[in-house]
This record gives sequence, structure tokens and C-alpha cells, in this order.
Amino acid sequence: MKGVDHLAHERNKTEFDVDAMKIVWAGSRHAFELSDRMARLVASDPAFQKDGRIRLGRKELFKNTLRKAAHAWKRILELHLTEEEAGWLRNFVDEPSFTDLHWGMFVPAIKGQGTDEQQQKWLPLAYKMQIIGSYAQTELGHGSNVQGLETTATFDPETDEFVIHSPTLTSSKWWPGGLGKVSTHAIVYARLITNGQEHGVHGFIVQLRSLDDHMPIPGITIGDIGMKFGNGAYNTMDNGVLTFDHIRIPRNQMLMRVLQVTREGKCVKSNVPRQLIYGTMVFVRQTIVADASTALARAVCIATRYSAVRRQFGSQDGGMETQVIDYKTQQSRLFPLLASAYAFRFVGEWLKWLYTDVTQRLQANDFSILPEAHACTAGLKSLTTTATADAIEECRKLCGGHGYLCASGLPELFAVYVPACTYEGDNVVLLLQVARFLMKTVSQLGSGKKPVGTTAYLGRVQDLLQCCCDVQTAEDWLKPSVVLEAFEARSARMCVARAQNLSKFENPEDGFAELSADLVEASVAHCQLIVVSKFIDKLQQDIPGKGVNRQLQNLCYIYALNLLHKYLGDFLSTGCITPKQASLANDQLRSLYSQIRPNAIALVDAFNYTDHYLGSVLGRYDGNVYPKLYEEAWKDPLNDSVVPDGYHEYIHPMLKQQLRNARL
Ligand SMILES: CCCCCCCCCCCCCCCCCC(=O)SCCNC(=O)CCNC(=O)[C@H](O)C(C)(C)COP(=O)(O)OP(=O)(O)OC[C@H]1O[C@@H](n2cnc3c(N)ncnc32)[C@H](O)[C@@H]1OP(=O)(O)O
Ligand SMILES: Cc1cc2nc3c(=O)[nH]c(=O)nc-3n(C[C@H](O)[C@H](O)[C@H](O)COP(=O)(O)OP(=O)(O)OC[C@H]3O[C@@H](n4cnc5c(N)ncnc54)[C@H](O)[C@@H]3O)c2cc1C
Repeated sequence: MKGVDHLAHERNKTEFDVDAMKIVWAGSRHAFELSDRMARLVASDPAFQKDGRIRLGRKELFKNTLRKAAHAWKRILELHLTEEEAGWLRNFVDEPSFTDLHWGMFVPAIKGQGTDEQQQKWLPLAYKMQIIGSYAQTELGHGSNVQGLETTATFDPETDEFVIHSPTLTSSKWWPGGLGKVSTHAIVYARLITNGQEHGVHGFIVQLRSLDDHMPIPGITIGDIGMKFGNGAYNTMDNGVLTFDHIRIPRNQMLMRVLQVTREGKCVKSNVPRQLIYGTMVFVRQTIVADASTALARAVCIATRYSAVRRQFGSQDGGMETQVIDYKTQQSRLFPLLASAYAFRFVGEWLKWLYTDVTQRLQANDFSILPEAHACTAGLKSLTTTATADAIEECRKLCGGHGYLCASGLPELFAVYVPACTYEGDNVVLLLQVARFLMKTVSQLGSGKKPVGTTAYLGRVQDLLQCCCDVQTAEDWLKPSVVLEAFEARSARMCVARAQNLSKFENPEDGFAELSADLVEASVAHCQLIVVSKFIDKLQQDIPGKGVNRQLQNLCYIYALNLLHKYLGDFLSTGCITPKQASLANDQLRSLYSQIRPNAIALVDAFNYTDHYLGSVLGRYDGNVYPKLYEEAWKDPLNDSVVPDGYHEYIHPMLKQQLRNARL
């Protein structure tokens, strides 16, 4: 780093090997080296600079995004980057664009739901970007309720084609990213109708625009749905509206891995479960969990560095004021977020492993683990995105007034991030899916079916209903078994109580609807247990590097004990712990904050974010905040002239008028 390091005194306090922690954060030395190389490549390329993005009008902003995406593709080809490297490069360009949907959903949908033949035909085109795809599922009238989609795909046996049609206004496709202005093709989800019979919702590859002049195919109406929340932010994306007027596509453009439609229009089921049609969502939800830790780490990095730079109060003798990071209130708000970033990183790593395992099993026709994979991806997507969106806003507040400036990077980060709570499944709707899975698991306990995976603890439900926490000192809260048992007991007791309440209803669906708010709470408890247990698992691994494991332990207990404090009502009302034990947990939490404090800057340095990627004056690596903030203010177009435009029309006459009135 060039120049003076205003945070050097902080970095000198570090008690662990930061380089080793960088590898733990990245997941492996390979991942670290690769992401580091791509981050620097992007940061050093002027074509990828982000300054002033928030001040651009929509058209300029969008064109700028197209330029960056084209430049990124050029660099990917010139440097012969692998798929993995290209993914990192796009990530560090840090601008939502049609390529996210092309690589993140269109390609995976074909891979997951297409037959071998379909993959052979479409994937090479997509890989070379000779076609650009989006994922058109949501409609104006329905997003969460996928079975309620209205677009139809009716088989015409005479021509061997499907007729794709939007029968109502509410059936207009609405929201798909990349659709509005760019995509040439889309996976369109529609109700399959053959021989006058409905066969549920399926995916179809539909060409939307000419590959010669980009005009919509006749019968297709297509455009952008308009500005979204925040400046810059997600407005780089062309979320689109699309309607079909009897568009014809060949039969072999229905994705047929789950269900085949024959030449005669007969439906033939494969041995793959129907739920695989939802497979792309499972894949993306899993990537969203990993992305949550990245976004959260960005906000925390900014807030932590700035909290060490910022000083307020505390100087009685004319000396330095107190760094705001030294206030216990600041620590109690900031350090749990730092701990959450690490916690989500590790649960994201585990979820990726689970997803890979499920994919391999599916290939071997083992579908047994699919419900667990669905519940974990849905629940963890919901838990981590809700926590991250809230945390970004908390980081803004932690930075005081300056956090509200766009130069802090936090407003744009919040605006870009917050739709993650909605897309890929509304977070409450997803927790209800987890609740169904949990209630089913509890209801099967009596039948001798042993729960496995993340619900294995429910197999010990009798013990967990009776166990008493044996914490007697604050240090007892640093035992993994004690923390795990408290979280397991809380979750098990909440699940059983909800199941008992459900059983009082004659119609289980009525009961589920009536108790849904309580059920969601049980899902949250279960998902928090998963995160805590995966963090504890991580600590059992042999992690190299001086002091690294110690820091991770501190973060793990901060994550768990802060949750215990925040959800104390659950822990106390289910009788898992006593008020005295809760108070000891709090004592331990305060002590952990003190232990983390000297390492806080190094723990965010371990994220290895470049200043380009952070895009924040407050979060600069060198901590040189004030001169840069001052410099930044003068870049605002309002400061182009000393006297503003509009002075002569509006301010001057008003002042003159007041002057005249005063004279009267
Ligand atoms: C290398 C380069 C890579 C680059 C990568 C770059 C990464 C990019 C990342 C992408 C960027 C993100 C950009 C944003 C994109 C947003 C895209 C979208 O929003 S798109 C739009 C996203 N839209 C949404 O997310 C919509 C949300 N809605 C839904 O998902 C569903 O409609 C529903 C689940 C809520 C209900 O469905 P319904 O059919 O009414 O279901 P029932 O309740 O009746 O359950 C029936 C049975 O099915 C079961 N099951 C259910 N789901 C699944 C599953 N996935 N699986 C398995 N099973 C599942 C369920 O458990 C039950 O089982 P059982 O009890 O019978 O045993
Ligand atoms: C930025 C962004 C990008 C997107 N990109 C795409 C894309 O590329 N492709 C695509 O197909 N879609 C996309 N979407 C759409 C997205 O997937 C949907 O918005 C999402 O699935 C939520 O559905 P909805 O809008 O119908 O919400 P709704 O279901 O209408 O939710 C409204 C409210 O109702 C509640 N609710 C709904 N159902 C229930 C229930 N059963 N029980 C209790 N409460 C309920 C919800 O919790 C919420 O509070 C995108 C959305 C956004 C915001």
C-alpha cells in the first residue's frame, strides 16, 4: 500500500497470522490466489472504475454496464480465463448485469433440467455467449406461488410445436433480470397443456429477439419494468416485462429431464422427481448464502475501519478523543456482525458441499436427500439475507452521519443487496417451507423413522425436552457441547410445541395457516442452530496459522451468545436456560468483545478486499478518511459552479421580494 497507513497502530496490535486467516476466509490457498489475482486485475483496469456511478442517469448507467460487461468478456477471452476465474472477475466488476442471470440461472437451468441432447445443443452457444439467456419465471400476478403461473405452453401435434401464450395481463412475465433490453433467449416457465390436459409448470427455451438486429420476435412484447430502489444500485439491471401472443417453438425446446412430451403429445415421466423443476432455485439459493457473507463482510469492513478512525468524546486533558470502536455499545453492535460474516462464510462453504453431494446423488438416482437440501437452501437463504440486509443498515448507523453519504459505499450496498430478501424466494415464504419440513420430521418421529442430517438432533428429542443446561460460570459458555445443547434444546422444544399446537386442528392446512407466524420462529431457531453447529464443526478442523483458531473460536462464541441474548425469550420460555445462566452468557460476551477488539482491523483485512471493490471512503485500507471525504465532496456536480443553476430564477427573486416586503 502506498502512503501513510493511518490504521498501522491498529494493525500492530494483531495477535494472529492475517495471511493464514485470508486463506481460511477464501476457503483454500487456490481460491485465495485466484480471487486475489482477479480482484487486482479488475481494480487496476480503468475500464472497471466505479466512481460517479450513482450520479448517472438510467440510460447512461445502463450503457455503462453494457460497456463493462463487454469489456469483461473481452478480457476473459484474451486472458483465456477458466470458468472459475471468469466468475471471480465478474464478481469484482461489482455491477449487477444480465451476465449474472445468463451464467447464474440460464446456464444452470439448462444443465439441471435439460436432457443430454438439449445440453449439447444449447450449452456451447451459451458458453460462447452467442446467445444470452435469462430466467423468466415470475409474472405480474404471481411470484411466490409458482404453481399459480398463468403463461401457457400448449402442444400442437399438427406442427410438433408448443404455442407459448400470455392469456391475461397478470400472466405477463415481470422481473426477470437481463430480460428487459438484452437477452436473446429465456427459460420461460409456463403451464404445460397437451391433448387438452394440464401437466403443471415446466421450463421452455424461447427465443425472444432476433440474433441479427435484436428486434423482438413478432408476437413478443418486451421492455424494462422501470427504476428500482436507490441510485445506481440494481438499476444497472434491465429487469423486464414480457408477453407472448401465440409464439411457436419446436417441441424439443421444452426442458425434458423431468417429463417428456412425445411426438403424439403424450407425457412420459422420467424417474426424476418433479421437484427438480425447482432445481435451479436450489442452486441459486445456495450461491446466495455464500454471497451474503461477502456483502456482510463488505459492510463490516467499512464500519470497523471507520470505527477505528473516528474519535468522539473522552478527552479531558486535551489528548486524543476516544476511538468509537472502544465504546462497548459500538462493540456490541459491530462485533456480532463481524462474527456473522465469518459464520455465514462457513455455513455457505458447508452448503456448497451439501449441494455438490446432492447433485452427485441425483445423478445416481438417489433422491432421498432432496427435501433436506431444499429445506437447508431455503432456510439459510432466508436467514442469511435477512441478517445481512439488516446488518448493512446497522453498519450505516455505526458510521454516524458520514455513513449516510454515498461516498461511504453503504447506501448503494444496501440498495443493491436488499432485494436478496425477496428474489429467489420471499424470505417468509421460504421459512414456511422449512416449517413444513420440520413439522413433517416431528410427525414421523413416532413411526421410528430416524431423522438424519441437520434434523438428526430431533432424534434425541426426549433428551432435549428434559435436559438442563449446567452452566455455572461465564467460562462454561465457551464449551461447544454446552452451546450446541442449548441451541438444540431450544429448536427441538419450539418444534415440538408447534407440532402439538398443530395437532389440535382438525384440518392440518388450517392449523398451518393459523400458526404460521409461530412456525416461522421455529424455522429461524432451526436455521440458527445449523449456522452455530457448522461454525463449531469448522473449529474442529486443523486450521494452520498462529492464533487463527483462537480468533475463530472467539467469533463463533460471539455469534452464538449474541443470538442467545437477542432471542432470550425463546431460550427462557422453553426453559432451556435460567435467567442466571443468561446473565453469565452476557458476561462472557462482553469479555469476548474485549478479546476481539485488538484484532478487529486484522479480522476485516483478512477479507482481502481491494479499495476498488469496497468502494468506500470510510472503509479505505489506509484509514485516510477525512482528506478523501473532503476531496470527494468537491466532485459533486452541484459544486461545479459556486452559484448554483436556478439562483437567478428562484433564489434571487425570493430574496429581493423579502427585501421589498421588509421595506414596506
Ligand atoms: C461459474 C459462474 C457462476 C456465476 C454465478 C453467479 C451467481 C449469480 C447469482 C445470481 C444472482 C442473483 C440475481 C437475482 C436472481 C433472482 C432470480 C429469481 O428471483 S427467479 C424466481 C425465483 N422464484 C422463487 O423463488 C419462487 C418461490 N416459490 C417457490 O419456490 C415455490 O413455489 C414454493 C416452494 C414456495 C411452493 O411450491 P409448491 O409447488 O406450491 O410447493 P409445496 O409447498 O406444495 O411443496 C410441494 C413439495 O415440493 C417440495 N419443494 C418445494 N420447492 C422445492 C425445491 N426447490 N426443491 C425440492 N423440493 C421442493 C416441498 O418441500 C414439498 O415436498 P413434500 O412436502 O410434498 O414432500
Ligand atoms: C431485484 C429482483 C430481481 C428478480 N429477478 C428475477 C428473475 O430474474 N427471474 C424471475 O423469474 N423472477 C425474478 N424476481 C422475482 C422474485 O423472484 C419474486 O419477486 C419473489 O419470488 C417474490 O415473489 P412475489 O413478488 O410474488 O411476492 P409475493 O408472494 O407477492 O409477496 C408479497 C408478500 O406476501 C407474503 N406472502 C406470499 N405468500 C405467502 C404465504 N403463502 N404465506 C404467508 N405470506 C405470504 C410475502 O411474505 C410478502 O410479504 C426478481 C425480483 C426482484 C426484486
